[in-house]
Amino acid sequence: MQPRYLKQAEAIKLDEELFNYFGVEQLMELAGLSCASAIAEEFPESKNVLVVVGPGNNGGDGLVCARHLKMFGYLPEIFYPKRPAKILYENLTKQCELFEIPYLSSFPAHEELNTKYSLIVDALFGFSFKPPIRQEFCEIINTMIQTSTPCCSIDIPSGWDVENGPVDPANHLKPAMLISLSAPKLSASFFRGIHYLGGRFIAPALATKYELNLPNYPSTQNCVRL
Ligand SMILES: NC(=O)C1=CN([C@@H]2O[C@H](COP(=O)(O)OP(=O)(O)OC[C@H]3O[C@@H](n4cnc5c(N)ncnc54)[C@H](O)[C@@H]3O)[C@@H](O)[C@H]2O)[C@H](O)CC1
Ligand SMILES: [K+]
Repeated sequence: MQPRYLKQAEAIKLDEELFNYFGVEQLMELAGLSCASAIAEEFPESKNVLVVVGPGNNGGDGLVCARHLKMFGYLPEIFYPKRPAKILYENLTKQCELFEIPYLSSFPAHEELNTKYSLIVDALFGFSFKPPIRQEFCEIINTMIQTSTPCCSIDIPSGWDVENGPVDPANHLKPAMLISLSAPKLSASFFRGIHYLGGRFIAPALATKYELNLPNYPSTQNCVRL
């Protein structure tokens, strides 16, 4: 079964509806855990992971993912340049510190990114992103575009328009893997690579209401390859 790809407004509406029933921590924990599980499925040998964390909930998913990757035996490091003063993100940040995950003070240069890391997890921007990318993030995204290290994007390849995909056809992030959460967004139709669905927390009533047409997750797994 192929899931329906959502418009940006539909993804935001589904998210808001979920928050009527669940706390953000609950959903984020399951979302981030499913990302770590999908990465462990596809990149079992890529232990040196750089998790690039943005200022919103996509970044929060990245922090949860980093923590679970560490528990799975990976050696994640985190770059988290813009940290909103919100208890949710402060707690997730402390949890990663407790797990002795290093925080980088500057973004690695091109050469270091190519050689030191075997995988980049892109948790910069998710379904609330509106192009163009603000100046403060341009250099980070450009370095991620240029590196030979494979990238796994959480929910949306960062910098892509949530519905229309790559904004600049000549210069955009081309992740090797995309993990759509809850349901893919329209931009996923422009993605060519390993596509997973994670965030196994959608009640049948919501799946029916939003006509998500979700595939079955295998047995107890929290992610599924599309
Ligand atoms: N329902 C689910 O599946 C869940 C998904 N989750 C994750 O949450 C994100 C969406 O999170 P949200 O906080 O709404 O927004 P973002 O993380 O996408 O980004 C907001 C953040 O980014 C800044 N920003 C926006 N546009 C730009 C720009 N052009 N340049 C620079 N910065 C920009 C904005 O100011 C904010 O600070 C979803 O994708 C999932 O990953 C949840 O974990 C729970 C359930
Ligand atoms: K992302």
